[in-house]
Amino acid sequence: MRENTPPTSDESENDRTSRRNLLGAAAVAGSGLLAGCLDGSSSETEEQNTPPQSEDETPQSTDENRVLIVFFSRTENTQAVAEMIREEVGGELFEVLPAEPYPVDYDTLVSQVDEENEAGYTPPLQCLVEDIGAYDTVFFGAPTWDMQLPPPMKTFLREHDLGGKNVVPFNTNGGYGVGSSFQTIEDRCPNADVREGFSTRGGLERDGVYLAIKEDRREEVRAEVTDWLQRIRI
Ligand SMILES: Cc1cc2nc3c(=O)[nH]c(=O)nc-3n(C[C@H](O)[C@H](O)[C@H](O)COP(=O)(O)O)c2cc1C
Repeated sequence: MRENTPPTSDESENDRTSRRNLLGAAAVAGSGLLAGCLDGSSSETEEQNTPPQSEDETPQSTDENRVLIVFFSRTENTQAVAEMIREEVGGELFEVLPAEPYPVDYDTLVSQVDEENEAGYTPPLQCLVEDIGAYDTVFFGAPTWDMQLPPPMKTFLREHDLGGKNVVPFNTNGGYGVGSSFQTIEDRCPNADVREGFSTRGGLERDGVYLAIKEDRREEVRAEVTDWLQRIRI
């Protein structure tokens, strides 16, 4: 298969839907999300939702260290960690969304991701960060997919120059670790200062476990995140 030719798939358009539909929940409303992709190729950065910082204690990143928290998340475990980071260090959240949503059906998704990885295909994104140069520190979070960085996050790294920035990886996974994800980030950000990453167990969709970072587990992970952030001094 030619590089960047979308693998074909049998399912109908109706079978494809967004992560929010998968979970039946509005996920990121009110989370200070930096969004605004109006077409497939460019982005306008705008505050789409009302950020919570006026009402809560969310710290604001200072002018000297502007923080962007980029994440990709299907079942909201990685998103939960992204939100914790924001609560601790401030900054803006940016959710990576493929222009064409991935299939809801898990087995169909796994086959598609396999094909994409085999082909080196990196799907176009709904939007890009318009002014990546404005940020000094970029947290970069994804679930492990196929023991790798999910294809849309590879697209993000190709489309944005993170050179000269602090890049801080984070990950959730189904219990098998980060695989090659963190190494891929290092390899594809040769001019960045890639910091010690954070990884924790999230869900395991294969076994019907979707959002696992909730309730008591959420508090456990919050403590892990706090320790990690103190250790890396961001
Ligand atoms: C397509 C797919 C592939 C996955 N591959 C792996 C894997 O190789 N290793 C692993 O530990 N977990 C794997 N998982 C589980 C996810 O990494 C885990 O559920 C993660 O917490 C999901 O994060 P999210 O809720 O932010 O989407 C996979 C999940 C999906 C949907």
